[in-house]
Amino acid sequence: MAQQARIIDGKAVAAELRAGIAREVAALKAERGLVPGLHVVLVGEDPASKVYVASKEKLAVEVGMNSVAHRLPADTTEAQLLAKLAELNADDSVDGILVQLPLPKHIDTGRIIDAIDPAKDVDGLHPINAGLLAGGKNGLVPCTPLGSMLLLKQALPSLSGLEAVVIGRSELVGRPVAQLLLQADCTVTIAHSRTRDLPAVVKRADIVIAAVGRPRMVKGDWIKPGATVIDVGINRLPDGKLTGDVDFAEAVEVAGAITPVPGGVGPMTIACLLKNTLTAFHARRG
Ligand SMILES: NC(=O)C1=CN([C@@H]2O[C@H](COP(=O)(O)OP(=O)(O)OC[C@H]3O[C@@H](n4cnc5c(N)ncnc54)[C@H](OP(=O)(O)O)[C@@H]3O)[C@@H](O)[C@H]2O)C=CC1
Ligand SMILES: Nc1nc(=O)c2c([nH]1)NC[C@@H]1CN(c3ccc(C(=O)N[C@@H](CCC(=O)O)C(=O)O)cc3)C=[N+]21
Repeated sequence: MAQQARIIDGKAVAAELRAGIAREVAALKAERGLVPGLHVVLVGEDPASKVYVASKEKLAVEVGMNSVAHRLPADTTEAQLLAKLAELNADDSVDGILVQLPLPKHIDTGRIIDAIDPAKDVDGLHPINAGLLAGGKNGLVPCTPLGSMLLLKQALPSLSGLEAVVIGRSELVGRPVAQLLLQADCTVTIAHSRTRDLPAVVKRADIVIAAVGRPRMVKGDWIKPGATVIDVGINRLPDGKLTGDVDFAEAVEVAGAITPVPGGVGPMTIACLLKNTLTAFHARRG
């Protein structure tokens, strides 16, 4: 039986990261009487979004932050949402603003993201933050890409010169994580739905980041023996079971290290949201 892949424990790494954040927030409160504020805006009743917003709210309170969830009805107009954002932008006690995606169809997502103060954009989606990242400069980085890189560094001491293949090119995951891999001196390939012979492309990779949204799409024989696999996918099967974009049972026999779903990138996304809120706090309030 081949050596099984090391399971990268996102739950444990996320808990460690949150513990460090809690210590830092406690010190801020004790020494400066200040508390970082994270505001999450949810429009409508999307069940998955309600779960994520609830866990973001719970974990932000757990680390001692001021955490407010603004739950707006599905028929909220774009103007009403813009007004809410203007209010949060102007409120000095608000350090981080996240608008849970996806938004209802009648609202223009781009216009909403553009309306968030880039200094409070803890999702890192604002064009200014995306532009800073593309230029290799410091800005707020999207949470899932940040969490994926932290897990990657758990498995690989150095990424320099390694071949990385990112499957998916979304603004939330694929594109930003490709930028972070480039900054870590990987040779980066970004694959997508038009890529020809995807298995052959993935086979070249020392590092595979799967961010597609198709359950168990990446098969074991697509993976180079010993490669590190970061599975960002969160797919709910008809029976309610959660599975990633990678066929975990097959991949674990071939990969050198792999993240599980659940228990991998997901918890890191929330921990990095809290980390981004602290980063925004310090950038804004010293
Ligand atoms: N764990 C976490 O915290 C998070 C998990 N996710 C999960 O990650 C996954 C991706 O999310 P997100 O990036 O927002 O997804 P999007 O739906 O925005 O993007 C999907 C990407 O996958 C590509 N794609 C679709 N089908 C194929 C295919 N057959 N072969 C190769 N590429 C394909 C698309 O290509 P094209 O551009 O050509 O259409 C697109 O670039 C989802 O499962 C989502 O739930 C997302 C955010 C956070
Ligand atoms: N503006 C915005 N920013 C986001 O970062 C964002 C978003 N919108 N929309 C939806 C996606 C998805 N997302 C997840 C967060 C946590 C888990 C998570 O904690 N998952 C647990 C399982 C939770 C469960 O059991 O359902 C795990 O993977 O272990 C998953 C997915 C953030 N997203």
